[in-house]
Amino acid sequence: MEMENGHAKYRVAVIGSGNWGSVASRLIASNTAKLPSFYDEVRMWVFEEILPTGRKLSESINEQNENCKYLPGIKLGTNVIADPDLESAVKDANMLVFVTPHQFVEGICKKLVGKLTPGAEAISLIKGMEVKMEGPCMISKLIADTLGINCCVLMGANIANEIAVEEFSEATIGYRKDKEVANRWAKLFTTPYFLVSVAEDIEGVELCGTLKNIVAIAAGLVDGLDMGNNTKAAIMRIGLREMRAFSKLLFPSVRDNTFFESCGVADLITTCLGGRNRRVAEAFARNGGKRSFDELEAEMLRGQKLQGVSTAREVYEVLTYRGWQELFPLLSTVHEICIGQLPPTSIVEYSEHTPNLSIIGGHTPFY
Ligand SMILES: NC(=O)C1=CN([C@@H]2O[C@H](COP(=O)(O)OP(=O)(O)OC[C@H]3O[C@@H](n4cnc5c(N)ncnc54)[C@H](O)[C@@H]3O)[C@@H](O)[C@H]2O)C=CC1
Ligand SMILES: O=C(CO)COP(=O)(O)O
Repeated sequence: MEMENGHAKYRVAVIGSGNWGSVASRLIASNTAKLPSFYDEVRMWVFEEILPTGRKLSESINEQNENCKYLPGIKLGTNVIADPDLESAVKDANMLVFVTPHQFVEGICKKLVGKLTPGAEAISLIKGMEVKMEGPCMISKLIADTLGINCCVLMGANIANEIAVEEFSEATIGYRKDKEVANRWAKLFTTPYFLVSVAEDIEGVELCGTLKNIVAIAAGLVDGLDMGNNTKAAIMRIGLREMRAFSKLLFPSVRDNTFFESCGVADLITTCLGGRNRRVAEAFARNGGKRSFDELEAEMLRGQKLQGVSTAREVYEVLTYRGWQELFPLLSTVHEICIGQLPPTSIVEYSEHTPNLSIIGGHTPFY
């Protein structure tokens, strides 16, 4: 641990520079610039790209202090330094913020093995999961197991472009045992416009952020079919119910209160109203499912990545392997629509046989 005048001093690196990665770097840097327990500089690892102008993205960010591709028009703060070299970006950092699309995390972690400062801590802002032979693996566990470090999570109603312009938002930090570390992360992220709470339920917090993207696709399909607010509200309610049931089946320790935190119902609402998964799913439904999600993602998000489609596939793998499909008709139907096995209109037809989820945890029915 680096010390200064007898006090611990923390150096932050952000691994990811997409839409949320850039906003998170900006927010963190606004705090490290004024909090004495943190070094000012925040190094942000950039997956290098060549811009249409022929310039390297990392060089453009350092010259303009702006990520013209993933967060145009927003200054990041002069203490945000873009670094295309992963090892250099994390050098001497003892607080690592992972914020890339979840499909890239395993490869990144493998490159970081043996490269970290001893005693470094991590937090994952990544909404997604991996499915291994042995079953579902949360991203925070993938990071912790691959790198041999502690990893918390930060999830919440966090549409990045709204946080970039400092509109009031909230977030939930999920941790396992070490509340002191969770509170240090909360100190790093808390600003007058970004209110962070902590919850000793890392699995519940992380699964909320992961699963809500599937429900957001369902909400987008409803929008694309012009089905109205009541239908969308019903889909969100059923989706929240399945999120809670799936989480508790996977991790019985998951707490009901977690679903009332920002990571739960608030993130579900914001994503079903204003998220990218919703927007692309709406377009998918308006095209009658004839244009693929990959095609629409490339055209509409211009390099940004959906997480809901791959998460729907990963969850479907778990449901199939464990024989739970009948318990989760919404989560299952979204995947089957995404791969073209069912038409978008199926998103409301499945509900004729609402499952009895009361068998899962607790004594009151889930409906
Ligand atoms: N954008 C948002 O509003 C929010 C996003 N999140 C979550 O944060 C995570 C990161 O999302 P964003 O920062 O928005 O990213 P993004 O959706 O903007 O994705 C683009 C990023 O992916 C990187 N990338 C592309 N190919 C890559 C590769 N082969 N290897 C490594 N990186 C590659 C790009 O360089 C770029 O940094 C996701 O899990 C997302 O669900 C969470 C809250 C809000
Ligand atoms: O996670 C998010 C809001 O909290 C962003 O959701 P989208 O990826 O659907 O834009």
